[in-house]
Amino acid sequence: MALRVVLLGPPASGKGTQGRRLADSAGVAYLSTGALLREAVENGTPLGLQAKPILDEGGYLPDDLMCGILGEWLERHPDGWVLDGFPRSVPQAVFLDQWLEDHGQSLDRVIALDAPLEELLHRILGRVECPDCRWTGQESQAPDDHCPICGATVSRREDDDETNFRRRHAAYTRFTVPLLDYYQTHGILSHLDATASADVVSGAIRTLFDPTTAG
Ligand SMILES: Nc1ncnc2c1ncn2[C@@H]1O[C@H](COP(=O)(O)OP(=O)(O)O)[C@@H](O)[C@H]1O
Repeated sequence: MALRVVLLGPPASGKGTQGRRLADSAGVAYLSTGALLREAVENGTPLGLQAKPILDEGGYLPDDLMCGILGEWLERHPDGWVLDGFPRSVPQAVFLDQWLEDHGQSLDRVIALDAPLEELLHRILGRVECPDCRWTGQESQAPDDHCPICGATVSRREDDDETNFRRRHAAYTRFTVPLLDYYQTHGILSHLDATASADVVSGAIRTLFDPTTAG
């Protein structure tokens, strides 16, 4: 089935971990817009040069730019996806709805991963990312700094310091939290407690798509 899911949640709420797991189990594509931008920065592409100062400051890229990137990506992935990091604002959500309507597609579910700021800050300070496969997790999950998925050497993200995290969290509150109301009114939003372990959250997500438990 061509599952189409959007994950919402503040920085370090587990969107990357859960997004990959859900995409793998459903056999659909996974996109992290943050990982896409960090790769562009590392490769020094024109997009990366534009994104770098914004990522360094913990702000959001312009909606028009992100909608252009997404439009191209969605064209290449007609058979379903899990989106982590898009939409991140109401204009981006309006763009996505219009794009889906124009292409005869629809969104199955929006999952909001909820966690308090203190828990997120704690996670951010112990978080590492793989430069090759973009796996993200805690340092304790990467023995001897090796990625558990591909074995490359992991490192902290440049933007994972407390000041940058607090700015990203503020941007999330200002631009992304209004999306919760937007999707609530569309009747496709599910809130999950993201303070539980990754496996418990994955189980809760599976339950959302399990026809035997669907009400
Ligand atoms: N849809 C988007 N619109 C604007 N900026 C974005 C978008 N997606 C990613 N970004 C930029 O990439 C950064 C990193 O995103 P991400 O990896 O999802 O990190 P996190 O969720 O941990 O903050 C964001 O803080 C923002 O600057």
